Order: sequence, then structure tokens, then C-alpha cells
Amino acid sequence: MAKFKVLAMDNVSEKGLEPLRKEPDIEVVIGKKMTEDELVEIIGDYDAMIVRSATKVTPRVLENAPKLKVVGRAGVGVDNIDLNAATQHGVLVVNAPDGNTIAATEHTIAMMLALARNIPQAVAKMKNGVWDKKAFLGVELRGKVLGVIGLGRIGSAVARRAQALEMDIVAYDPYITSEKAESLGIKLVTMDELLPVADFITMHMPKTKETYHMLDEQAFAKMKDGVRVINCARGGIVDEEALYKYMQSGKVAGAALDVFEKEPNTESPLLALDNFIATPHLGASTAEAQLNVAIDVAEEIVEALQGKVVRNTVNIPSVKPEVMVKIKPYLKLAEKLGKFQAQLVEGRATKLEVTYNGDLAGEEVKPITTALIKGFLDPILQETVNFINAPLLAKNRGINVIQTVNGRAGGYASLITVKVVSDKGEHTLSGTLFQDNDPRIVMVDGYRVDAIPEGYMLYVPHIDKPMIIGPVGMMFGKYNINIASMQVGRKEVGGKAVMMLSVDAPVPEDTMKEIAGIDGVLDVKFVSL
Ligand SMILES: NC(=O)c1ccc[n+]([C@@H]2O[C@H](COP(=O)([O-])OP(=O)(O)OC[C@H]3O[C@@H](n4cnc5c(N)ncnc54)[C@H](O)[C@@H]3O)[C@@H](O)[C@H]2O)c1
Ligand SMILES: O=C(O)CC[C@@H](O)C(=O)O
Repeated sequence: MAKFKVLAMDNVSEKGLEPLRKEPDIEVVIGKKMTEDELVEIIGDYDAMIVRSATKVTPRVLENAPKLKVVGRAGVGVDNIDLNAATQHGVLVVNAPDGNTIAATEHTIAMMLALARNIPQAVAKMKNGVWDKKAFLGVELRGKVLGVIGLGRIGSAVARRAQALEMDIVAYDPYITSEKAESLGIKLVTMDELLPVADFITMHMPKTKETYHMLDEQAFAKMKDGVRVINCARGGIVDEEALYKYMQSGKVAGAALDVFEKEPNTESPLLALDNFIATPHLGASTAEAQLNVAIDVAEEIVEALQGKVVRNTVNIPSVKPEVMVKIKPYLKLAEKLGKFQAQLVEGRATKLEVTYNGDLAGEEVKPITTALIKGFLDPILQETVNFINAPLLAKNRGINVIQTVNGRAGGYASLITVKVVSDKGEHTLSGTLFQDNDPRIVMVDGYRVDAIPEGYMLYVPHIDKPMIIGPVGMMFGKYNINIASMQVGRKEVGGKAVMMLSVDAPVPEDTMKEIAGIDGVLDVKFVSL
């Protein structure tokens, strides 16, 4: 009997599964289209699964998959996989981000040309026996402005091809540098600059909280009259109701969607509009792309099942299993330290200095730093921050991350210290693991404490004098908030001191203000971990 079973869903290219099939330890089962209930029934038998965009890997599926080690997405977008639930269950999510870039790029260009020359509508008429030459006066692309929103792999490949069609390109992407845009011969602009000048607008970013309905009523209102809009990225980035309204009013001369907020979709009112064209999520549907992504993801699954370092991990950093065993407990601690710092810091953070002391100094600490950055950005950003994009997001926000390793840990086996510098000041936090997996914050801004980083916490710098601890405690009593633990740290009698409290409920703004008003309290920060 094979050691591992892999379930391949969503018509993933069978030829591309060769890397799995040639492993004697691995059995591949081709799954038919299933409901969530049907998938929940069988998933318990599998060690790995491959999906495209149709199968939803929900928390319920993951809860019922005790053997599952890895989910492979044969493509780029992972919005059909619940990444948080996968991480919680220790399931690695990998994708194949490069294999379908050209397919999606060419589909976008095809959509743009089809829109400009009314090709689908003319074909439909001819097939109905009508030779209608007058109804389809098109527009040329040459000399038109193409607004590319999202200048990643596909956006930049689309831009390069549009340049060959002699279009002028403007692009909006807040996360790439102007040097990268300049190297492509493209001008980076703001959304407000792009919308009124573009004759064609094409979307090429992931669906995140930030990009959801990015083209909404307000965005359409700012567009040039007669604009044509293309979305071959993800459904939901364009607000379909707003698009319908602006197509009916004539402001939008045409639109081409390959992706819809709800898929499959044959009901959209947009389909009734003459100047609307659509394809059923075909962006990646070329023989070449499907083979490429299936091979990439199959190879990654073999690597994951054999415990090797995997290339395109989306939720958990990929390191050798023996390294992972050592650093895993520190990933959680680091993420918490980052999250704590994000809620302590005031102003725009410019520097994040991470220092590793003790045993950790001899380990591969880069994934721990990534976990820390992820924790730091999570409360700040709307979009999904993961182990892949966290360092880049920090860099694009002008946060300089410095990682240092040092020998001694001052009595602790290992110590992680993170200093955040902002335009308004700085805070330093140190954490360690007691008995190898019990996380503790042991130092805040140079004061020794001993606090478990979880739940709701308060950080209260104050003057070391009588009538501080009592009144703060009374305040929680007054508002019926239970204090789970309280730590006080000071350097000298009568000097500055800090209080760290764990409480059982969120602390309302008014209570915070009252605490801040207690004589001798210097500041109050509420932290939710
Ligand atoms: N239709 C299809 O079948 C198909 C096929 C492949 C990829 N896709 C989708 O195409 C999209 C792009 O894929 P890619 O491989 O180019 O990804 P990518 O990660 O290379 O590029 C995405 C770009 O979007 C930018 N971005 C993120 N948030 C943004 C925002 N708020 N505003 C503007 N830009 C933002 C990022 O900085 C990045 O440069 C993804 O949504 C992917 O899932 C669809
Ligand atoms: O698998 C597909 O057909 C679509 C893939 C595409 O949406 C992607 O994000 O890679």
C-alpha cells in the first residue's frame, strides 16, 4: 500500500501529475466534482490534495482532514483556500504562481481586442445568419491609454504586450517601486490620476480586503467617458452592480470579465448587455498553462511529503523538517511580539530591529523574523499578510528590517528582542519560551516583566509611587473587567515603572481614558493578541 494518498480535484492536467505518479510511495486519486459534504466524507483518507479554483478548502474540510499535510493550488490565487484554518491545522499551502502567467496575459489581450472590435457580438450575429457590417464600428488600440492596476507578473506582461500594440501605459500598484515601473517604461500614478485618463482599464491584483470592490461607484464616476474595463484577475475586485449601472448610462463603453464575484455565473444581469463580453474563468485555460501548473504543484507536493524544502509556500515558511522542529514554537512567539509592537508603536514605523540571543543564534532565524514582520503588519494592513508577502510589504512601506544574532541571552535559553523605531519614538520588547514552548514577554522598554502574550493586555508606564496599582485595579473593578494577571517592573525606587496586565475582556475607550487620568500614570496602551 502506498504511504501517501493525493486527491487531485478540478480537472487538473493528468499529464502534469507525472512527478507524483512516478513516486512508489504516492497514490494519486482523481476526484470528481464534489459538494463540501462529499469532500468532508472522504478527505480524512488523504495526505495531500490539489485544487484549481472550483474546490473550496474550507475550515470544515480542514477539520475533517487529520492526515492532510499539504494543499497544492494549481495556479496563483489561493482565495478558495482558508489559509488561516490551514495554518491552524498545520497544513502547508503551496501554489504555482508562474505557470499560467502567459495564459492569463494573452487572455487579457484577447479580451481587450475583442472589446475594441466587438468580435464576440459579430460572431454571434453571423452564427444567427445575420451579416451586419454597420453595427460594429470598433476602436483602435494604437495611441490609446491603457491603465494597468496591479503591476505584478501578469500586469507587467500585459503592459509589455500593450506597448507592442503602441498603447500608452499608466499603472497603479502601491507595492512596487517606481524603479521597477521605470525599467518597464511605465509611469506609476495614483488611482485618481489613472481613472480619468485611461481608455482601457485592466485589473491584475489578488482579491484581498483592500482590493474588494476597488472599482466601485466612486471609481466608475471618475473614469473617462467611453472607457472599456477588463478583469481577468479575480471576481469581486470590480463591483458588478456599479459596472452594470455605468454601462447602462453609457459612460462605460464596454466591459470584459473572465471572473465573477459568484462563480459559476450564468445569471448576471451584465450578460444581457450588448457591449458586455465574458468568459467562464478561462484565463489559465491553455494546454501549456495547465501542464505547467500541474507539474509545478505536483513537484511541490512530492517535496512536501518527502519533508524537503518546498518552493512556493503560501502560509508557512518552508524550511527543512529538522529545522522546523526547532524553530516552530518561536514562530508563534515572534508573531505575537510583532503584533504586540504594532499596537504599542505610535506614528509611522521606519525600522524593525530583531535580535536573537542564546541557542536560537545558531539556528535558521529568517523564518522567525518573517513571522515577526507578519505579526507586526497584520493589525495594520487590510490585506492578507502571509509568509510570502510580509517582507515585501514591510519594504514597500519603507520599514527597514534588521536582523542580528548574538551569543548570550542573559540567563534565558533563547531570547528574541524586537525594537521598533517610528517617527514618534521607539519601543523594545523581548520574549522567550519557558520549558521550550511556553511563550513569555520578559522585557518591555528595558523593564523586566513576566507576561503571557495572549488575549487582552494593557501596558501602563507610570511613576513608581503609592496609589497607582490600587486605583488602576479599582478602575477595572468599577467597569466589571476581571484582571487575570498583573506584573510590575521598575529599575529604581521612585523612578519610571511599567505595569503589564492581562484582562478577560476588551477595555472600552472611556475606561482607558480614566486610567490614563490617574495621577502618576504616564500612558495606557491596550493590546489584543
Ligand atoms: N483568470 C485567471 O484564470 C487567472 C489566471 C492567473 C492569475 N489570475 C489572477 O490574476 C491576478 C494577478 O496575478 P499575478 O500572478 O500577476 O500576481 P502577482 O502577485 O504577480 O501581482 C499582483 C500585483 O498586485 C499588486 N497589488 C496588490 N494589492 C494591490 C492594490 N490594492 N492595488 C493595486 N495593486 C495591488 C501587487 O503589488 C502585485 O504587484 C491574481 O488575482 C491571480 O489570482 C487569474
Ligand atoms: O485554475 C484555473 O483555471 C484558474 C487559475 C487562476 O484563477 C489562478 O489564479 O491561477
